[in-house]
Amino acid sequence: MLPLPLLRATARMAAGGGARRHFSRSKAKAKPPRILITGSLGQLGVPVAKFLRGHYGVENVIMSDIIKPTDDIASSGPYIFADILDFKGLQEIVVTHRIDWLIHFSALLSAIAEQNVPLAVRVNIEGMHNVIELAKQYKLRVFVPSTIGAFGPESPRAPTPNVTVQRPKTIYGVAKVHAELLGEYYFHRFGLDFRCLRFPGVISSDPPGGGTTDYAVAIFHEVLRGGRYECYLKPDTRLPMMYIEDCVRALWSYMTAPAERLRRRVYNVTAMSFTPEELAAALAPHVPAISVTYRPDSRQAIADNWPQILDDSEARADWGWRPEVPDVQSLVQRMVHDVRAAGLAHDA
Ligand SMILES: NC(=O)c1ccc[n+]([C@@H]2O[C@H](COP(=O)([O-])OP(=O)(O)OC[C@H]3O[C@@H](n4cnc5c(N)ncnc54)[C@H](O)[C@@H]3O)[C@@H](O)[C@H]2O)c1
Ligand SMILES: C[C@@H](O)[C@H](N)C(=O)O
Repeated sequence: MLPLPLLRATARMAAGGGARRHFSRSKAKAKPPRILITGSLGQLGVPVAKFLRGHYGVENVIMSDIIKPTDDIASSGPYIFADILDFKGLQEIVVTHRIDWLIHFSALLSAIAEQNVPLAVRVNIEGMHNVIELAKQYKLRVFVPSTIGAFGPESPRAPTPNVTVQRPKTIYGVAKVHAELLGEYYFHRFGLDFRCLRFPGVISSDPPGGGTTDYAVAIFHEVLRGGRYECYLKPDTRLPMMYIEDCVRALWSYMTAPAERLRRRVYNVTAMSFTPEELAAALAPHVPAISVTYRPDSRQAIADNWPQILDDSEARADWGWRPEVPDVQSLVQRMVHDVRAAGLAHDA
């Protein structure tokens, strides 16, 4: 009988040797991550879940929120109730479903948050505390979206660089700066794999959740239905924007980017900037009788403190970010198609 170490070495050689065994293991298909999306019934959550399910398998992407899902969502894959303010409930989900990545979408958006500041403090700030502790405790990769709303009147507005003064004047912006800094701190202090993108206004045919950039979604629905739209921002209010498919791609490319390519944990990303009158002009060929009027409300003051052009050169250089819908004309083409298709699906 051979001594035990010799026996093991012989068995290894018979199996093709240690190095080869290691090689074949590293070539094995990587196990897909198990992903929890919080606040997943909103404008971003639904398309992000759909994309990730297509990529990683339906069962590996768990949607959650505090509202009742539609029949379509309920039958499309795993959906569970999860209140971002309930740490134990979240803990139970992470453990039971063996979660690897957490995508944190629960929030009150800029305009709606100003109408209920105590609730915004709870959901947007306390919710983030739960998310970050959970991610640290269970070693999750965590994605938290930030926004152009994380900048303020003292920030350079055209363009707004990745690192600059950030003194936002909304509770939404204050909560996002808090989230960015907390995430960077947990990364440096505890090695947490925190990833955050500052998105511009995201444009899709799904209803937005009460933000300052919502006009750029509502205008499509209203003018394609009745030819008219009353805009709550002034005609020359320039803001950065992005089509939903670019937003989903940015999130996924960034989440899968190798850590060594990331010089930061918080990046600006954008696709284009336009004003309401430029958007209306680009829509005119599709709706010849279009009529857009302007009646600015309290959202104007929010928009006036936000970037007009976001500088995303660092995301482009570090992990190869590039929008596929880079201008207002191509955005309008996509949106007219999407909104008409959604209307047809709705009428059917
Ligand atoms: N849509 C944009 O233009 C945009 C741009 C930049 C950043 N973001 C960020 O992306 C994230 C998602 O945005 P969205 O547009 O999908 O927002 P949304 O308002 O459409 O969706 C937010 C979701 O959070 C849920 N929610 C609220 N309170 C909750 C709680 N207590 N527990 C769990 N869920 C709760 C809501 O039910 C809702 O479904 C937000 O953090 C937002 O700040 C969005
Ligand atoms: C820009 C973004 O954060 C969101 N659409 C808002 O206007 O609040």
